Amino acid sequence: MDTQQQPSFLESGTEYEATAVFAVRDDRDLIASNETGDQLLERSGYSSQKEYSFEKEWIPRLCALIEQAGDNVYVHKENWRVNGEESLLYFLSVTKQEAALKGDSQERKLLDMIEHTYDGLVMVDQNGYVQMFSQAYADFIQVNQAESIGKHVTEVIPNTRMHIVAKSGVEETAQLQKVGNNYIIVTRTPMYKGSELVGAVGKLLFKNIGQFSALFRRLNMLEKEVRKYKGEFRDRNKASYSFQNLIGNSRAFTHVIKQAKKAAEGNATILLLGESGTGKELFAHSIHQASSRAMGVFVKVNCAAIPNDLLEAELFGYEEGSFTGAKKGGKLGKFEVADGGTIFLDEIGELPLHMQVKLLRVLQEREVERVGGLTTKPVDVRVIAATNQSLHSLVEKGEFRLDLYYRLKVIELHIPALRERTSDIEPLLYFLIKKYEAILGIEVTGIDPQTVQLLRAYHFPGNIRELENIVERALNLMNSVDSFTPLLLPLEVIGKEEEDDVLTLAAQLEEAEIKAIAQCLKRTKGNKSEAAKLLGISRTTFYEKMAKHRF
Ligand SMILES: Nc1ncnc2c1ncn2[C@@H]1O[C@H](COP(=O)(O)OP(=O)(O)OP(=O)(O)O)[C@@H](O)[C@H]1O
Repeated sequence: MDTQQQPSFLESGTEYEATAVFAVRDDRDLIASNETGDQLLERSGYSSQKEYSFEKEWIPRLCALIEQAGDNVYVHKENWRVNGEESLLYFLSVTKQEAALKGDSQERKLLDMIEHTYDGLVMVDQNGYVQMFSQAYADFIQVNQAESIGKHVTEVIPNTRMHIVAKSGVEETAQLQKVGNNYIIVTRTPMYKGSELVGAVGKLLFKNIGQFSALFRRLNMLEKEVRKYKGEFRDRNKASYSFQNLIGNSRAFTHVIKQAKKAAEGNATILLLGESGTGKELFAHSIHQASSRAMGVFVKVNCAAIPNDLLEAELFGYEEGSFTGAKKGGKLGKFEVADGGTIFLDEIGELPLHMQVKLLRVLQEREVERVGGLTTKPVDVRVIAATNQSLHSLVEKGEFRLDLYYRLKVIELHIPALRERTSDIEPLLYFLIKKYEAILGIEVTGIDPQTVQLLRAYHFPGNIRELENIVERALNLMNSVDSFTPLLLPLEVIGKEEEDDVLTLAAQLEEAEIKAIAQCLKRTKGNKSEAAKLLGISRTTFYEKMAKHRF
């Protein structure tokens, strides 16, 4: 080789560790190479002894080999006269940078990272020649990693489509690929330098279809569960009624509807007052639906139905391990669940004093602290509270905090009792008959005027809930096509003494229970804790019995 001439790129002054030189005739046949060049050829599996065609893929393959070792390679072509003949010389110049020598070059780090963080990774150039190939991938398909570099990917990975993706630029995600008797799952992503397609990267996602199927099954199962819980959560925490569902045209009723609609526009805490069964819960739903929080959740909490020692955790949640039996991962409290929506605190008069203090703090600070928690969490919740008791009397008796009372009654709405709006009885009656006709599959042909008269004269201690019970009972006693006569009304509405029919013992006990509950509620003016005490039963049992008899 005629080497008097110094290759022009060396004039720049860069210190090259080694320069492999290949002299190529007609841009194809290798006619000579220096010692470094020979070594490189040998490492890439070619003998330097014989003359052979300089196939295009050798250069990238040689470069990849050098770069794998953590060195930089510089490819330079120049026309030289070799043995008196015009030849093209390839100079593959290898430099070791300072950082590379210390073993912490960015590229090295990147390669190490790829090697250690990915199970299987392959990179090809635009012609499908392997540029990078992780050891794990090589081990998995049982080929030699170093020997694979520079080869066409089809010679290395069976049934691959990497070379196609490197040409088409179209990504292939989670594709099945047969390797031996097995199927693997791979993803092939085109690689761009700016807008130029320069190759593709392949990732081995799963080493067998079993692994993938297990994951797929698990994902499917989880998805189903999430769908189920989402549905349940939404069903359980949504407002089911709006103002259109509230029946009644009386002046008293339309007045309070107007007030409630106005209140719905703001964010202030609302206190709903009214006897049992007047529709306080319906109002709470409707206010939420008409408010700007309608897209958020509506969470109902019956303060009387939750045992005292669980109330705090139920309302404010708890941290993992905060008490024996606490769920792993802790639990969200109702206030956190209601974040962005409305919380309806029913039977607020039954809230024990120690909880009243905590509720007051939430209303003032707008943040909650979980049981066993060390920090507080801000919540954006509108509070609607309701009670059928006189909070004022409870305050006087020292059973309700005055400061909380004032915090709650920012807007106070009184829902009138049914006896105070008798003109609503008829429309409600029609509405309820329709409802139970559909449920029971019965056709009510007419309503006896005396039935309406008796109902209007009745004092309805249980309000609309009681009217609903009366209608349901009547339709249950009717023939499939029948008229609503006074005979279908209960004795207390007709105002007659009980008849002498002998009832079964079970029925008599049931009636006695109903009477006892009603009496105690009357005596305690709706205070359920006191009513339960009078009857000598727990508040929870009392609640169960009330629910059973639909009080
Ligand atoms: N205006 C109304 N139109 C139609 N149905 C009503 C109306 N008001 C109440 N109801 C019905 O009456 C029943 C009792 O209503 P709701 O539970 O809202 O009363 P409440 O005042 O919250 O009772 P409690 O104080 O016992 O919790 C429900 O079945 C409800 O659907």
